[in-house]
Order: sequence, then structure tokens, then C-alpha cells
Amino acid sequence: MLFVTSRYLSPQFKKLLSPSNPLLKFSISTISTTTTNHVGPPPIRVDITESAGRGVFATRRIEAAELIHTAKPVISHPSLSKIDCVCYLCLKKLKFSNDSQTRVDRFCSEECHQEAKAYYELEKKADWSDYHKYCRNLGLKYPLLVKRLACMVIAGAASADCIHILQPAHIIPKIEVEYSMLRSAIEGLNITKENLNFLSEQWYADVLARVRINAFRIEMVAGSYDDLHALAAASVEAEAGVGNAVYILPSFYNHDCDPNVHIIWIDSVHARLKALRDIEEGEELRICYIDASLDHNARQDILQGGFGFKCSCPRCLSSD
Ligand SMILES: C[S@@+](CC[C@H](N)C(=O)[O-])C[C@H]1O[C@@H](n2cnc3c(N)ncnc32)[C@H](O)[C@@H]1O
Repeated sequence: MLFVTSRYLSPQFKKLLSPSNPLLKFSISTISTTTTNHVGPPPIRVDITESAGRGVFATRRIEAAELIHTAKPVISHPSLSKIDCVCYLCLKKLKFSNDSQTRVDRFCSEECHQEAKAYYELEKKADWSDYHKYCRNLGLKYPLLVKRLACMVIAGAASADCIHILQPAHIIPKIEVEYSMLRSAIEGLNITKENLNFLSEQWYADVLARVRINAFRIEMVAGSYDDLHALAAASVEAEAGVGNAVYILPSFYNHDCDPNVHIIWIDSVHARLKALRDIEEGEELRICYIDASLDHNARQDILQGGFGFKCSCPRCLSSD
């Protein structure tokens, strides 16, 4: 397993993405990479683009179907409808059998259990019924990720500012009601005042603003997909979303309606970023945030309404 280090980044990002940067203390260690037929660091750097803020660029030629890197999320949470059937941490489908060796409570494995134990125990003790009901009634998924991060911070498993490096949404909806529900659920746990200092309404708004722009809806595909045809078929057959997750490095990929990179989840929340075609050294790597089969106006509406930007990719500029 290899790690992204400041060696592969442009000077302005060396400091920002340095492992010594407290913002990345938790998350940088969760970014790993493995490549097919290539040994070495991930062939990418984060740099400034001409019109879309930061972006990810190829540091060498990348071949079609190459696994560029993998990534572990900073935060993950199952959909409320899947909460009892997928792993609390990695969102893998739980096997309901008598085999207690592989399923520890709401985990798929002892490994996931150990990794999330501290904040799982804390989250389990609180009464989330009002908060979940509120999210369910309004169809909200992002507050669940904020709730999970709050529990991680209290349990010492993440720093309160661990996703502050990500771009925030400009507009966020009213949060007073959900914030006060979260606070009262957590206050029922008898946490010391000192440990709750971070949990202000401003913190809630700041985290939610980043989650809104950067969370991925996790759709699993089963099996192993090594070629492009199988990959495309896998995407079409993907099960409905099992949850949502926030990553650091994948969040620096900009959108393109004709992308050169694809993000997939085979059987867990661990993401794989694969090249959809040959990519030249220096070329920007882009993924598609939406359904690329929509027409020009529908794509623009969704990107403007959901992500707050007017897409400037070559396909949109040619009005396709
Ligand atoms: C997930 S972030 C991608 C990384 C971001 N550029 C940054 O600096 O952190 C999504 C944001 O990037 C910008 N962006 C992504 N794709 C774009 C595109 N095709 N055209 C214009 N802006 C884009 C928008 O501001 C969007 O809200």
C-alpha cells in the first residue's frame, strides 16, 4: 500500500496537503493507492485549474482501465433504509447467518468493528429517533454524515476540522432544527462540556456545507471488473445507493459530462478510481457527478442547482 505524499504535489499544495497539516492528520492516512501493472505512487497531483478551482492532473500517461488509486472515506453512513442490512463502517452487505465470527453486531467483520468501535459505542447509546425521523421525512441524507462525524470527533477518532480542506457549498438550507436535535441527542450522553466545545451551530453549518458538495452516493457493484465493457455494465446494474461517504482526494476531481475517470465501489465503501480511456501526462482527470446520458439543459440544471456551478466542460461548451 502506498500513500499520497507532498512529493507529488505542486508547491502551493505541498503545505496544504502535507501530512503534518493538522487538517489532514486523519484523512491523509486513509488515502491509499494500488495500481494495475504499475508500481509506485499514484500518478496524480492536485493543482489549480483554469476555471474550476483545484483539480487532479496526471503526472504520467495513464492507460485505459488502469486503476489510478483507491481511497478510504473519512466519513461514511448507511442510507436509513439500509441501516440494518449493511456494515456500519464499510457499507458491505451483512450476511445474516449464525456465523458470529464474521458479523459483530452491525459490522461485516471484526476489522471494521475494531476500527469504528469507539464512535459506534457512543452513537449506539444516543437516542437518534427524532433526528432520523426528521431526515427520513424530508429525504435528507447529508445530516447523517454530520452526525457520524460529530460522534467520531467526540470519540477522538477524527479532528473537528478534518474535512475543512474541501470546498464548501455557498448556500446551505436552514439548520436550526436539525442542529438542535443533534445536540439534544448528544447531550443525553453525558459528555463533558469540554469535549462538546467544537459542536457549535457554525461547526454544523461548515461541515454540512462541505458534505453537500463532496459526498458520494455509494452504489455497489458485485464481483471484479477488470475491463471497460464489464465496468460499464456494472455501473448500469449497480444496486440502489447503500449509503453516502466523504473522501478527501476523490473530492478534488472536477466534473466532466464526458469524463476520463470513473469512480466505482466493488463491494465496500473503499473507492476505486479507474481510467476510462488513455490519459496523457498533464491532462486533468475528471469524473462525472451526474447521469451523463441526460441532455444538455437537464445536466446544466442539476449541476447549477445541486453543485452551484455552470459546467464548462468541452461537451457543454459545444452544447451537446
Ligand atoms: C467536488 S469539488 C471539486 C474540487 C474543487 N474544484 C476544489 O477546488 O475543491 C466541486 C466543485 O468544483 C467546481 N467544478 C467542478 N467541476 C466543474 C466544471 N466542470 N465546471 C466548473 N466548475 C467545476 C465547482 O465549484 C464545484 O462546486
